Amino acid sequence: MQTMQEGQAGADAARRGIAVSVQGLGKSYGARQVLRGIDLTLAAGEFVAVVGRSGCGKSTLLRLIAALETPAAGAVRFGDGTALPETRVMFQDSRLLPWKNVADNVALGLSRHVDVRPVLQQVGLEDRAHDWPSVLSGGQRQRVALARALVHDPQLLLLDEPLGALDALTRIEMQQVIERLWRSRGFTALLVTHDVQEAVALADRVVLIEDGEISMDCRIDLPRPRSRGNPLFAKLEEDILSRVLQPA
Ligand SMILES: Nc1ncnc2c1ncn2[C@@H]1O[C@H](COP(=O)(O)OP(=O)(O)OP(=O)(O)O)[C@@H](O)[C@H]1O
Repeated sequence: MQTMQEGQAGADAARRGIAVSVQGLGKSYGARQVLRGIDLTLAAGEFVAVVGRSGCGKSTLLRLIAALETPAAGAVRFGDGTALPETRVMFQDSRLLPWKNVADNVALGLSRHVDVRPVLQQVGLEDRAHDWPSVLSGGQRQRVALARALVHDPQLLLLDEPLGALDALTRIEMQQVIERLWRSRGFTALLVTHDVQEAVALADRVVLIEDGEISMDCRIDLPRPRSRGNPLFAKLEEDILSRVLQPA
């Protein structure tokens, strides 16, 4: 049963995320066309995962949405198109500065003083604020990277294989942290992953890129938080995986 507090959080959350509309997006590197005619819409606050074989263009799509690359064709539009959203990107590598402690890494790029203790507490690192990145585990470093993104209260969080280097257990723990914070904060999320199970665990929709185009867009109608033991979970995972592996 939903409590009133959770209902209110849900209402606030729905206001934070921003809709994303990708229209006719194309990208080439030299003579190699990586993406063509990509149409994709993310509703405000929606969690969408992008899967596909290595080299199919998942990260390129994410970088185009992040404006880290320029498209050869098409456009990306946010919300009503009047302003650029607060967007943050999290990569596989935490990209922490080794000469700054955890709190200073999280505060990096903030134009005003912000108390980073609440966000550190949200990622479970409240007691590590003064530690150097070198003494943290890979999972803890990714928690710092997540805190560094969230301290900006993003409307759009782009996740490029953020858990790709973690062991299986740490990975599941981090998926739970990301899902919990996405649900409470309500940002729109786009996750690039090669892990179909991760996509089914987290996403409202799983999108497959093949031959530079979107070849599948599958809604995941499972209650949250999701249990990997649920037969419907296993069936969806198997169906999507066999679709990904289907010979072109
Ligand atoms: N800066 C670049 N210059 C030239 N080619 C590039 C560049 N970036 C990506 N590519 C090429 O574009 C294609 C798509 O790359 P991209 O990184 O988007 O794939 P991906 O699906 O994310 O792969 P992976 O799952 O292995 O990370 C690949 O063939 C890659 O070699």
